[in-house]
Amino acid sequence: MNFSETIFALASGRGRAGVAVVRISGPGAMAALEELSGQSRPEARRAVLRPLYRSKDKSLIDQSLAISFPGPKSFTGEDVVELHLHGGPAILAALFAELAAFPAFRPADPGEFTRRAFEHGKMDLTEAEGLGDLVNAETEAQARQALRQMQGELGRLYDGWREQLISSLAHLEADIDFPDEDLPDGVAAAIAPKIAALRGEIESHLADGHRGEKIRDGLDVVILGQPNVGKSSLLNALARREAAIVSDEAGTTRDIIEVPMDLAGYPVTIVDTAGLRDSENVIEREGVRRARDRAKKADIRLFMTTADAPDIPSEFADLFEESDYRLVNKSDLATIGIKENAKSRIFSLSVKTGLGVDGLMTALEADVTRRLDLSGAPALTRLRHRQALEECVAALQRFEAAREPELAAEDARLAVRSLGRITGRVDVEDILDVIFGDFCIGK
Ligand SMILES: Nc1nc2c(ncn2[C@@H]2O[C@H](COP(=O)(O)OP(=O)(O)OP(=O)(O)O)[C@@H](O)[C@H]2O)c(=O)[nH]1
Ligand SMILES: [K+]
Ligand SMILES: [Mg+2]
Repeated sequence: MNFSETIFALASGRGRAGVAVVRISGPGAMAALEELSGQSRPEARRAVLRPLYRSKDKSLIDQSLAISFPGPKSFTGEDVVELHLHGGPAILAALFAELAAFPAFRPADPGEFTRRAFEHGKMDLTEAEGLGDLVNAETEAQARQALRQMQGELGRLYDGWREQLISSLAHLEADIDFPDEDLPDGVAAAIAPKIAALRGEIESHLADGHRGEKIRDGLDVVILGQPNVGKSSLLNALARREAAIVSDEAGTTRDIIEVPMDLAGYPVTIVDTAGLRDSENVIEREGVRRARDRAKKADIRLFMTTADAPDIPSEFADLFEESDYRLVNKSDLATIGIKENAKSRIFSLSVKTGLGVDGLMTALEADVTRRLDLSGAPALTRLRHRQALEECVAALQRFEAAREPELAAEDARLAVRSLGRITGRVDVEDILDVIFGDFCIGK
């Protein structure tokens, strides 16, 4: 990482805008503002008017509002200048041309401002990831979870576990250094219960049903059933738009159709599938294969039948489980031969008249809210964290089984290291490109 370079980027959204914010970070930031404006640098953290001029003919680029944040009290920990300009493409192009011409200035890479903040100790890796999630959050739950992580909730949890382990390890080192001395039954035995308790805590954090990861990715709600029962009609009713083709021809839908939605503040993807039946048509067969495949990965499954034949047909009874929803559609055409029961998740519908659709929606909202409830302890949010915690648990299990103090100490060290990699307390150079490469430019 080369901190002698000054980086700049548009920090606000692309395209025409009332105001655009350009961020500049690095050793040349203040001098650049002085040079562009022909005035001395403004007082720290005060918004001031600064007209900016082209270097070659001193013509005005734009009237800007400038704020300086001298390091280390800035987002990146370096000298930072923020310029608020009129958000026109020509103005931005002119400013970027001027900035790029300064020696050791260049456009920022994706996530580079946040990466510099991490490298200068302004935030740990989980906080940086939380910031990335916050920028990408589309639902209220995603934003709330991201904000909690950005404020250090997860980082504190993982660092706390790491500190507990380190203090246990320190006792163990004493054991190794004085192997011949009379340590009663070995210190390793004394710390074993603490290690077991910590491992239990990490294991229960891991066994959270992927709640935090699903808040980021959304729950999959998959609609399944025979051709023509009204699956695509339901998708359109839930999405409130014509996302899928509806027709009275059996076998209309062949591909998987996904509609992202916000249910009670939580992200879900409603998935429409091909009608399940044996078909001679290769394309339809592929559609059915995809539908079955998707059914197996679903978080919530809605099995649709119709009022004249409400039972789950034998062709796909293998997919059906007690916890799945049963939707009996076309109640406008026939009296339902089955009793509606929200508890056992049987819903009578007429997608055509709209009857029962709101009730289903309310039940789904309650279900999703229960599954993804945010009120409790912070949840694991990423595979990267999950893998590190699994490594940690495995190392602790080996530690507990080890006979030799030296081997035990090595496993304890590995466990500490796995935890340290989550927050970035130990060498993580190898994963930084991946983590920050996910960010957009200007963050
Ligand atoms: N009477 C009545 N007709 C309905 C109802 N829901 C859907 N339909 C009709 O049933 C036919 C099939 O609807 P679709 O939504 O295409 O059914 P599908 O399950 O997606 O069918 P495939 O994609 O072929 O598997 C259409 O003509 C719809 O208008 C309903 O509640 N009552
Ligand atoms: K159809
Ligand atoms: Mg369909």
